[in-house]
Amino acid sequence: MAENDKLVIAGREFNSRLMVGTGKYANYQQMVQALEASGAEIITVAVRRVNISDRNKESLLDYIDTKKYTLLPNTAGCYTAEDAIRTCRLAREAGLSDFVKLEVLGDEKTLFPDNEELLKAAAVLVKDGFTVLPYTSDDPIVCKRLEDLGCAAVMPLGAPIGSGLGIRNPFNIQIIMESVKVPVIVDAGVGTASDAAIAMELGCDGVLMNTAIAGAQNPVAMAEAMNLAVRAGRLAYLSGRIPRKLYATASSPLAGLVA
Ligand SMILES: CC(=O)[C@@H](O)[C@H](O)COP(=O)(O)O
Repeated sequence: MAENDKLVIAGREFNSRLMVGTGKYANYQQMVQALEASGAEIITVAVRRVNISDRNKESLLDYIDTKKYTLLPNTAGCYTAEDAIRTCRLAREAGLSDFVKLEVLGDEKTLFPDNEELLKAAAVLVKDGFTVLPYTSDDPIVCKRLEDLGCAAVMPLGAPIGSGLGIRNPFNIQIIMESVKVPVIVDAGVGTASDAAIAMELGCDGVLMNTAIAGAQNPVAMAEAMNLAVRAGRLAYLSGRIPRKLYATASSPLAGLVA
């Protein structure tokens, strides 16, 4: 069942439904091992962390096997549409990718998305030929608008970036999945493996995370746990869970009972 189950984004097929970030690791070696253990195929990198003006200097990209992973440059740290658009164009000119994770943040305390600026940036970038994966709030209306603009997926937050609170509003995520046809990828707020499994059991197409892995006491082991959780959650979703009931049903059949 799981073998033929691919994640498809803008016509590109992926076996893994887990996407991981590259920030907050103790060192590059630890990051490389965690990426490997996660089984992820899509790796997101903050454009501002890549030395795009001088590729002769040490860069995060020196440590990532770009033949093995699909790079998803992100616009972390951008607070206006203009800034995010410029960042994506710079990334593309530097040969990074035109597959982008669009982040336009509203404030430094919550790091919640500024959806007005996000919609503006998405419209321009889609017209510019980018494949846009926007990080957004868990708002079905905004997700639908992003889809209508031509975004290749929507990435509603589970909880604030780095909070580890898990999926705070599973009902909104469910409505988003009913509202759009593009893949729904929960991005941000995952704290531990069960959060990732819940996202997948809800029927999400994928999960993107960074802090839960990089900030764990053993990031490489946590990356493996996330790999298993995303696969287990997906398999459980495809298998069809039993309905919840208030009262008991005996597990042992009564037929053939010794009188
Ligand atoms: C790496 C990245 O793109 C983050 O901005 C992302 O939203 C992940 O959030 P967490 O660190 O909460 O997993």
